[in-house]
Amino acid sequence: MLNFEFHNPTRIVFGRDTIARLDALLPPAARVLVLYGGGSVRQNGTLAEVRAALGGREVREFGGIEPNPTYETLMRAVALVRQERLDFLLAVGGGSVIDGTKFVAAALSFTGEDPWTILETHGANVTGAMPFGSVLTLPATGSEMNPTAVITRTETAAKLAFRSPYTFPQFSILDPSKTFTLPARQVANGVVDAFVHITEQYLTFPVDARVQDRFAEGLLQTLIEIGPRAVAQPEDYDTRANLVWTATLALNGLIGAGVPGDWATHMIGHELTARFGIDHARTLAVVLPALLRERREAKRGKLLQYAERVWHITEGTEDARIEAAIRRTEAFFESLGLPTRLSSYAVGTEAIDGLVAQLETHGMTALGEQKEITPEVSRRILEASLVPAA
Ligand SMILES: NC(=O)c1ccc[n+]([C@@H]2O[C@H](COP(=O)([O-])OP(=O)(O)OC[C@H]3O[C@@H](n4cnc5c(N)ncnc54)[C@H](O)[C@@H]3O)[C@@H](O)[C@H]2O)c1
Repeated sequence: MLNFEFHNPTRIVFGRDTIARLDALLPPAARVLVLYGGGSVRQNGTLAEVRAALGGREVREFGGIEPNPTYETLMRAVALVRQERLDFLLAVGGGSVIDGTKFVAAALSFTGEDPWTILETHGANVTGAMPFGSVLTLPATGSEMNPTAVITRTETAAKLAFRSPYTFPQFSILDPSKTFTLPARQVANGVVDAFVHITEQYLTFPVDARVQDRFAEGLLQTLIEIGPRAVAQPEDYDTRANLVWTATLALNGLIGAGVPGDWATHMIGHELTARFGIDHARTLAVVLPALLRERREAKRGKLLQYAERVWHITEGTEDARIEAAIRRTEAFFESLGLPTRLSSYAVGTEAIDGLVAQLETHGMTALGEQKEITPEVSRRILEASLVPAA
């Protein structure tokens, strides 16, 4: 097992009717900015519940945070907090709203010239953040219990991540019934996003981290078991409860402690979202299978373990078992309605040069757990993702 430090300060409040707990979770005299997205939380009553739970506190609202939140929009929220002298941020929404709130929190304490450098340094220059909490409405990203945020700058089509010890939410309220109004597409996206968060921390090379491996395998098996039902039966509370908690555990630092991390699928996927606007999870469904085939030698040990323990594939040569596991993964994504080929998005070979150039511009030149995914390897992965499944 690799050396590690694990610290996660986010309080999780889980279950039905837990939004009422906000009153106890926020300081009594907090001056609050509630941040939300395109209005789903207004339509489904979540925002009204939040307002009621905040009691007599001074509250302002900032709506309109986009899926793939933009720097340009978030800087307007920063200005509003300063103008209104607010001192607590409350994100109500999915990963985009929570990520956006992390950026606003960090930018408010930032003393440098240009807050965009928070993204360029991946958070290394963050020295503080305004306190914030979240009310989660979409199980997918794990943002509700991690310190990471992914922010897009529209003018340069750059989608970059940052993380800092200062940007953990103080608390997150996870009421699975608040996910009932999600469109099926977003639920399916969430299942795949969580799935790939787990594979990024599991499908690397063995370091004899038995608990982390078994934890990861349990989370993957849970997603395989409940994913289709979570999509088909929106008001099945127990299925949604399992999905919410699995997605949180997939990326709250626990299964990644003491093991190598890959994250190349995410970094290549971010370029696809920045350039073509493809949903985050859908980029992962396209990149992961091609990446696993390209890296099958470096990942051989863990791919064989994945085949056996997650998909129960025990027959055939090593190569046949690995290929079968990748095919089962593709079939799982496709069964949820997520294509596994870039060609499904009308993106062709002409796009590859630009995508590889973007990876280089963003310093993504030695990706993966072995740092061996050079721009040339990324090119091969993207080219393979264009080829229709055999
Ligand atoms: N912080 C992290 O660790 C992390 C990890 C993975 C991805 N991300 C980032 O998170 C973003 C994606 O977040 P996401 O997948 O949670 O989706 P999202 O927050 O972008 O939301 C997707 C859509 O669902 C709608 N929605 C949300 N809750 C709803 C509800 N209860 N009912 C109806 N509609 C609802 C939103 O309005 C939005 O239109 C991307 O930018 C991605 O890069 C962050």
